[in-house]
Amino acid sequence: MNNATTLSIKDPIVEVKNLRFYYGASEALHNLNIDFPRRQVTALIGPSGCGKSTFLRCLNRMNDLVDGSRVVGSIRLNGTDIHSSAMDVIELRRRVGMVFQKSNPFPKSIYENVIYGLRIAGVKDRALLDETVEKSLKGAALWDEVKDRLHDSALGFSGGQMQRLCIARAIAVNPEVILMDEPCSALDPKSTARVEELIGELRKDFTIIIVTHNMQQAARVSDYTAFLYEGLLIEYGLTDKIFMKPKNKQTEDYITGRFG
Ligand SMILES: Nc1ncnc2c1ncn2[C@@H]1O[C@H](COP(=O)(O)OP(=O)(O)OP(=O)(O)O)[C@@H](O)[C@H]1O
Repeated sequence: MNNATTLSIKDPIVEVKNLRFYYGASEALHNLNIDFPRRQVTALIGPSGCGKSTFLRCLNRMNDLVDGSRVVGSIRLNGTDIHSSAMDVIELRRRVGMVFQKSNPFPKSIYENVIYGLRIAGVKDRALLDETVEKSLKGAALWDEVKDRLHDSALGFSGGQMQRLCIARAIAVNPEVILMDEPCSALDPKSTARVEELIGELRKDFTIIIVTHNMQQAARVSDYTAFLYEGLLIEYGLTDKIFMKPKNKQTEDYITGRFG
């Protein structure tokens, strides 16, 4: 059964059709069909090993880096197949940014961390770089804390600040979609609350797809929720519906903590 195909999203930003993903001979994702809504937060939930991270990494072709992996099916970003020759993979990763479980700031200053993507793109205009740093740090709710220390190393900050810095770096290149792979799992409750608040702000400008193990977090931050189990998309819908009235018994068992 695949409820996802029955959920119609108007003007989706990402359309996934008949997606299968293989690690060598092993099929990790089985024929996923799901459309992601624009400027909304979608949570991917499911027990460990069900394929959440694999799926997330398909969306900006991070899995291309895994030897022996193979993708079948199509993923469209604003109508263009991300595997077509029309899509440059570097440009794809600019358009579909990523924030990881463990913050990964570079051993550089805060300023250089934020504009890293622009530097790679060869941008030299100082005013534009300054403006991007301020805008991105404000967007990541970090400006007030670091504005007097922009040229200090990013490595001296707290875990929560570093994760917000990684979010600032992700938004600095103006992506269309931001993928977040358990962005709060290494953070304390206070920093988690700040990042969750930030996700609420970011959804005004960006589409966010977030993997989380934390059911309360999925319920708090997301508009839509997709439940995966053993590489299958079991149920997909509005978060309120998935949590209050899931259609599928496996979804219900998972969200009520009966397994996983
Ligand atoms: N690089 C890899 N090579 C081979 N198999 C892999 C690789 N990465 C993941 N897998 C397998 O693919 C399946 C899906 O893993 P994935 O990490 O996507 O699940 P997940 O739902 O994100 O799990 P978790 O919640 O524990 O992070 C698992 O069976 C896993 O063992």
